[in-house]
Amino acid sequence: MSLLSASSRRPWAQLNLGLLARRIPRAFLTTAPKTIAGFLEWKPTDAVAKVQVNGYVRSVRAQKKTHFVSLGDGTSLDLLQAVVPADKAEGLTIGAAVRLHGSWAPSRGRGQSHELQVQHADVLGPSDAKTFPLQKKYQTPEYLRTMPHIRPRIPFNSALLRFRSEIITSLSQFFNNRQFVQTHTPILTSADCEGGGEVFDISVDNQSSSSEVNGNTHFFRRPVYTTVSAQLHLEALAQAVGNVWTLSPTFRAEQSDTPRHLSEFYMLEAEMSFTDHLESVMDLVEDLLRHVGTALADSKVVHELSTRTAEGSSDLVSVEEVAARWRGLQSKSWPRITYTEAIEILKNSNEQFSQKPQWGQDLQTEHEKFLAAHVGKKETPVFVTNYPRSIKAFYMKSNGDKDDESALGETVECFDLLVPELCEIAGGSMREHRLQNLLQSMRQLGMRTSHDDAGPDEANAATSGGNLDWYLDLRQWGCPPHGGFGIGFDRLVCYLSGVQTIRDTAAFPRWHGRCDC
Ligand SMILES: NC(=O)C[C@H](N)C(=O)O
Repeated sequence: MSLLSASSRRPWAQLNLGLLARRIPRAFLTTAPKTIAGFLEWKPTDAVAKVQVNGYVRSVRAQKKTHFVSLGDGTSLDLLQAVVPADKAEGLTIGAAVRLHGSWAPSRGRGQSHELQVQHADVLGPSDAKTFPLQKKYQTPEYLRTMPHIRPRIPFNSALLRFRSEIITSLSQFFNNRQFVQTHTPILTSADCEGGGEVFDISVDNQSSSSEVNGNTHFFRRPVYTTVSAQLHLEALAQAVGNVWTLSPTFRAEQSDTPRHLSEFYMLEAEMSFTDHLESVMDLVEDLLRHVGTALADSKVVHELSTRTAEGSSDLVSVEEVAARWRGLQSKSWPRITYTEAIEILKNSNEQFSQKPQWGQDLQTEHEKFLAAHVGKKETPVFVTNYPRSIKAFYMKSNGDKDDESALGETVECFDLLVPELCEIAGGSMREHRLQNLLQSMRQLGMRTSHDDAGPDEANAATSGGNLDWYLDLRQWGCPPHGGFGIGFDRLVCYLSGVQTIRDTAAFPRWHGRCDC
């Protein structure tokens, strides 16, 4: 005999069967579409009974006998029209999560070929219409940015989320086809990859959770930051398994208040082992973006995004401009000019720049915009290569005197990829794989390591690169020539969708002074 009582063996026996009965779904046609996008494409000539549709009420037009309910579920920009008898419409308020049962039938009204003639409505998640923040009226993008947890429900923003997901699928395919290994790199790091001091220091001075070492109460016993780039760790992984890539969050404590900067953003980064030339890294970027452009050109969500211009919850560039960008991505080859040539082009132009272009100084946004418009003719992206060493990161390989490997040249083997409006969308370089050259480059930038007599600069860790000893180790034991790149993923989504600010392509944007939820 079982030691369990009848009711504990059958816990459901204790349930209130009345409640259970109400949850039993009505018989419905299981072959009907599962999403609203599916319904909108389904155009039977006669009414089909016993269908059910899940979705959220986006708007209600109540007439005496009938309520017209627009239903969305994020799978389509267009909404489904549900025609509900007034006595069955209780709880169908804007924002509510509902399951509607009825017939899918050719519509007598204008504006849609078919509609749902509702026989029964289940309100699964009620919504208070008076306080629901997304009322059916124009709301400014800035107002919508104050509620990032609700904003994705706007059909345009849902489309952006789907678009982002499709881009990730297509670039995964690309890397898979080329046998790149997808990897995960850490978010917490003891190094500052770009050496720019724009790290968020998250060392926790918490007496109860840290251990004291030499009077130091950091949780990790050393300064730790959120990563600014996965590159250094990718280099380590590339030395293990060959070509690698990752798409991961990166963080920059920049105070830039622009449509192109966020404090937290996704970066798509790749690193190639046994690669001798910068050209191969640029080829990879070009092939990758061309693949995305070609693979997605006919996708439904691209069509949806390109047919909406001013209707979105964000400021958008014109449809023609977005179309030109897509054509440009698929075009044969993109211009490649050196930084020195770029400075000459800028100097010889008649443009009145607020900051004069000068060799040795970084290109300003106005310069990059000019180059994207005139060299790329607003159609193709433009590579600018070989920047001065003094304005680039410590890890970039020097264009040194080829006969004397230890002499560092004035420029580095690097590139920025510029596109109209958004300017730099990607950056990459050959990495300095020769230990002595790397140390020399770091010293010239004022960075100290354990290879120096004075040892690492603990006091100024955040501005001198943090702990890079492990990175130098990589140069001691079998470091082949290698190179890689990073693409600002949120900027790429902007470029391809025509959305003008990455505050709208990132679902939960964080920037200086703003981290709303
Ligand atoms: N992986 C890369 O080359 C990106 C580079 N570290 C950057 O942050 O710009």
